[in-house]
Amino acid sequence: MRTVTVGTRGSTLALSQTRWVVERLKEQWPETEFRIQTITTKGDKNRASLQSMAKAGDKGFWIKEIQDALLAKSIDIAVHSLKDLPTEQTEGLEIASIPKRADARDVLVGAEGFKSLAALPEGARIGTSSVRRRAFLKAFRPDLQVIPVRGNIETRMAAVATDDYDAVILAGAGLIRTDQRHRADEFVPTDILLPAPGQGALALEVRADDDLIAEVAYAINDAVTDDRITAEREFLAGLGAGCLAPVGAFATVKGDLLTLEGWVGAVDGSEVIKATTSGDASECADLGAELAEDMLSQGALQLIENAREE
Ligand SMILES: NCc1[nH]cc(CCC(=O)O)c1CC(=O)O
Repeated sequence: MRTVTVGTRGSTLALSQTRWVVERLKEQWPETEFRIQTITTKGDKNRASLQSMAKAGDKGFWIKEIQDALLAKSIDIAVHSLKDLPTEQTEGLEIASIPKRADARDVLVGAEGFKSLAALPEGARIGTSSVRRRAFLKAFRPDLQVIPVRGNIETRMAAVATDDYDAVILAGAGLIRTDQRHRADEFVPTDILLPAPGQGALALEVRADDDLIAEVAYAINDAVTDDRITAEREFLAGLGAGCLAPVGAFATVKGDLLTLEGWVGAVDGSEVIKATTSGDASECADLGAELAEDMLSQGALQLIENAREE
């Protein structure tokens, strides 16, 4: 078969996870040639204004240019962090494959003496720019100071070495996929910080009419991850929310039983609505939609709208 071009952003994390994907694809398709092409996105160019772009409804700032390259056929497969991918599918494209998820939990990386969330001293300064992490952190420990920190993994880890932060919170998968798991001081339990929908998972996106490429990508699909992610994303879509909302979702599967937990928080931590549902994993999409409805009836929409206005 012809050479398959795999497109991704150029950050250390994006490249590491794309190399991981290409290794898995090569195991399945040893005769096929794969090459990696990096693409700069609006999010890479203009990190400071992420929240303002989100407000303008511009959800695809990490992925638009990559999707354009797919449609223009300059790449064949796009590798995205699933949590950055809007829940609405882009016309002409489809997610062909969701490989096995890494650990979905957030991690704490702390300075000396700041090594676990529960043990942080009163008033500790925690770096994160995620409204989800802010909301849940403040709900857990109102005394904590949550301070914005922007940038890629390297920049955010470096913040811990400065005097401005005592610790930062990151997606554990980002450290795992860049061979830095050892730098995580704590994998934060999901009963303190519920992960973002899709956190730790990747999506392989292809042109909807390219069956051959879809087959290549699907060879590394992981059925259990696929069910978990489907439930989490249907929940997010059902709330009408995106990746910048104060929303957590975490699905687990035991045998055929899928359990989905959802949280929606007030940004100041004054309130967190929590709900759980479970059922047959084959009903993953319905379970997500039902949980969203349940939480909307408990007032989740107001919390999401309040966060948008912040
Ligand atoms: N929003 C940026 C982003 N998108 C995906 C990851 C990490 C890897 C993943 O969740 O798959 C990160 C960084 C972070 O949240 O710390």
